[in-house]
Amino acid sequence: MNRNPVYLALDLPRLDAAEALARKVSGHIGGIKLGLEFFCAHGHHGVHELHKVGLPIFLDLKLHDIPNTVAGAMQAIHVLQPSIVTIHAAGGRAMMEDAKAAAGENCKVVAVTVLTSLDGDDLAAIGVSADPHDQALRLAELAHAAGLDGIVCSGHEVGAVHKQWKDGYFVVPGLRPGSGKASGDQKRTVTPREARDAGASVLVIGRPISRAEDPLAAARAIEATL
Ligand SMILES: O=C(O)c1cc(=O)[nH]c(=O)n1[C@@H]1O[C@H](COP(=O)(O)O)[C@@H](O)[C@H]1O
Repeated sequence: MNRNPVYLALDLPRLDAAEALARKVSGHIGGIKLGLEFFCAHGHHGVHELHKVGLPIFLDLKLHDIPNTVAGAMQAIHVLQPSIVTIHAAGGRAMMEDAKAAAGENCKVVAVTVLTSLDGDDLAAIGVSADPHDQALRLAELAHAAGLDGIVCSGHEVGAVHKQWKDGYFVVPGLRPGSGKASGDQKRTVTPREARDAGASVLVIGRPISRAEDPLAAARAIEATL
C-alpha cells in the first residue's frame, strides 16, 4: 500500500501541544511538517522531540539567501535528518545547486515556486508580470535544471508541472477539504483529492486538521477521500 501522502503542518506555538496533536493523528498521516513558526520557537530541540512520534519530518525552512549561506544552513540541519527541506526557487539556480549539493543523504530538496497565498495581483505588485501558473512553471523548470528533487506549488499548477517533469517530487499546500471551508490567507486552493489526482506527491495540510473541533476525525475524513 502507498504511504499516506499527508504531511501535517504543525504551525502551533507550543511544543507540547504540537507533539500531542501529532501523536493523536499519527495513524492517519504520513509525516510531520515543521515550519518557520515551530523552528523559530523550538529549534533543533523541538525537531528532536517530534522525531519521537516516529514519522518522517519535513523541515519547511524556505531558505532564500546567497548560495554560500544557504549551503551552510543545509549542512547545519543534517543532524536533524529531515526527509524534505524547502528552499525558494527565486533564490536562483546557483543557490539551488549549492543547496542540493549540501543536503544530507535521503533528504529531498524542493523549491517553493509561487506561494499559495499569492494571486496574480500580488505578483504584479512585486514586479512579476507572469500569472501564478506561468511563473510556477518557469520556476519549476529552473529547479529541475538545478538538479532539485521537486517543487512546492499549488494544486492549480501541479498537473501542468507534472506533465513537464515526470519523475519530479511535488509538494502541494493550500488544501481545503471541501467547498465552503475557510481558506484564510490561502488564495490558490484545491481539495486534497484534486491535488493527489493531479500528481501531488505530498499533501501539506495544517489548519483543516489542527484547528478542527475534532482533529482526529478531520484527519480520518481527509484520509478517506484519498
Ligand atoms: O512550503 C510550504 O509548505 C508552503 C508553501 C506555500 O506556497 N503555501 C503554504 O501554505 N505552505 C505551508 O503549508 C502550510 C499550509 O497550512 P494550512 O493553510 O493551515 O493548511 C503552512 O505551514 C505553510 O507554511
